[in-house]
Amino acid sequence: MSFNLHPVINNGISKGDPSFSGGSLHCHCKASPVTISLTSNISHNHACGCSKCWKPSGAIFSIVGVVPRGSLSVTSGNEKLFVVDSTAVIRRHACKECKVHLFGRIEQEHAFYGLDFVHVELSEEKGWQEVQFAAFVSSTIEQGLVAAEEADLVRGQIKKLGLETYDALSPGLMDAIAVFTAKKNGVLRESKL
Ligand SMILES: N[C@@H](CCC(=O)N[C@@H](CSCO)C(=O)NCC(=O)O)C(=O)O
Ligand SMILES: [Zn+2]
Ligand SMILES: [Zn+2]
Repeated sequence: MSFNLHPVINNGISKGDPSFSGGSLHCHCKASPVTISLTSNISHNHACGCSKCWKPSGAIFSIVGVVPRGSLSVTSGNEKLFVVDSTAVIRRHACKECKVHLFGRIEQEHAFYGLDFVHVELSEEKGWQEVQFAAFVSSTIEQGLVAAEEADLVRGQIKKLGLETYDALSPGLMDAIAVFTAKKNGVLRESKL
């Protein structure tokens, strides 16, 4: 049994080009698409199983990476964008016609403030950073996309692609969030290493 994880990774991971420096992304509208331009490659590109990140139809994961917000500009169709959930930490801006998410932006104090979340499958260019890991795998159960008994099969399929799986973000990103919280609380411990 194989799951439709996401068309970009179902048949293996193709490496990006570390010297690639950006391109343009567009929504699915045939007429007057919303387009955005990125002046840098993405980082922390990952498969996300959470309920909030945009997934193409039939896929159980989203593929999402980040860019500095200063690298992103809306180049057309700005008037078609709406914020999907304005109470979410990541304010996802989607096209009101095709519902594709163009970018997610954080507007509050947060470890990831300054980074925008984007889906580079919306670009025709090649060279974007490849997928690094899978996050929020168990969230696919919450949405009824995967049976609880199937979750380990999904993890196995992802591991075969050479990716690690997590039920939150990767340890590096979770540590970055924790460091931010510890600093805020004035308790960040200095390393004795
Ligand atoms: N089980 C929940 C988890 C949602 C969640 O926490 N998502 C993460 C990752 S999104 C990109 O990797 C998150 O940081 N969300 C903040 C936000 O969406 O504003 C679910 O599935 O809904
Ligand atoms: Zn659209
Ligand atoms: Zn997500």
